[in-house]
Amino acid sequence: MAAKIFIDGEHGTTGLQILTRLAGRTDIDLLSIPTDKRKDPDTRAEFLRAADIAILCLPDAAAKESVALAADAGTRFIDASTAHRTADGWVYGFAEMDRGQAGLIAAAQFVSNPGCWPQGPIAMLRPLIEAGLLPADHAVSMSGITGYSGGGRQMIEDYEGQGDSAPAYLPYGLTLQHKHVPELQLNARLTRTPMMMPVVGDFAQGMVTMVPLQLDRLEKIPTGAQLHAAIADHYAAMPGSLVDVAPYANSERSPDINPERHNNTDRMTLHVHANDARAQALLIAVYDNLGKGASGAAVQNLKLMAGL
Ligand SMILES: NC(=O)C1=CN([C@@H]2O[C@H](COP(=O)(O)OP(=O)(O)OC[C@H]3O[C@@H](n4cnc5c(N)ncnc54)[C@H](OP(=O)(O)O)[C@@H]3O)[C@@H](O)[C@H]2O)C=CC1
Ligand SMILES: CC(=O)N[C@@H](CCC(=O)OP(=O)(O)O)C(=O)O
Repeated sequence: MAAKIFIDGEHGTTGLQILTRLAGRTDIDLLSIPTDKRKDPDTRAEFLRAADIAILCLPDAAAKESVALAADAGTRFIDASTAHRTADGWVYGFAEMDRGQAGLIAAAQFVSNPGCWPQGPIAMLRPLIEAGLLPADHAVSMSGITGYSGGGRQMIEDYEGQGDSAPAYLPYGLTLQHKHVPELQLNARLTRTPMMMPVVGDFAQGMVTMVPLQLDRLEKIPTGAQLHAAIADHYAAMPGSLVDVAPYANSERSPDINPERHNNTDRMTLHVHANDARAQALLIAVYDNLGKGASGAAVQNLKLMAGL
């Protein structure tokens, strides 16, 4: 029998993108809530409890409410919000992060989809820490730029309403308390709190995340080629990986490092650049905030959980 899937928040940015990705599939039974009832807890409870798997594309508080409404009915959840990313009993839904992760996702009742910002840095840092090339207590910072759809319907309306007067480049998270820091620290396996310097740009979707590494104080300084090999080996061994690693090349710039490069796909490409003489490296990830950064990862997790 086809798995019953309900997208709570199907009319929002992430929900609509998931619907597009699932269109035409005959191996699932998509339950759809009437638009005027989408915020009615009783109707949501009915749909959530009837579903085998519910995908939550909601603000954090509403996502917590959905879980409370149906967890006891055995409904399995994929939560796209920030609410459960470091919560006990929840599996982090980044399938390529670790060799065993896809299996954990497939067997879980509760899966939390990763945040868009931490995914790139986790994808690059975790294999280096696991390989012993970077100590877990390294002082890590990350920056990057995302399209404004990362802020959901409200931010899309704000940017599109401003027209030409929208800021081209807007740093934010200036209190250094970005909500993605805890999941970044936990899943990259860092023992010190990383710094995040996010920027939103005047383009709709796509993102680049960057992690600069000062390696000169390390006891054993890895070369750029060694960093690249550790990351490339990690993903080469990952079946069904949506993450690929660009060849190691020390070019001054690359047309591939473009936030919009992977738009409307679920892919992520990782780049390693380095200057060995200066003991410095720069890790860069390119992906779509709405693809691998949100809906693509949700669908990847759904396929694992439903055995599609
Ligand atoms: N956009 C992105 O790139 C990413 C988003 N996420 C996360 O995914 C989740 C959804 O984000 P996004 O799609 O961007 O947000 P949107 O604001 O675009 O969509 C949220 C949807 O949830 C609906 N909603 C709000 N409150 C309730 C409620 N109490 N009950 C039922 N429905 C409700 C909204 O309706 P209405 O509009 O009428 O209020 C809207 O349809 C968020 O937690 C977000 O942080 C995660 C990764 C990336
Ligand atoms: C541009 C913008 O505002 N982006 C959002 C992140 C979007 C995302 O990953 O969402 P979660 O809330 O589910 O973690 C932010 O930085 O808060």
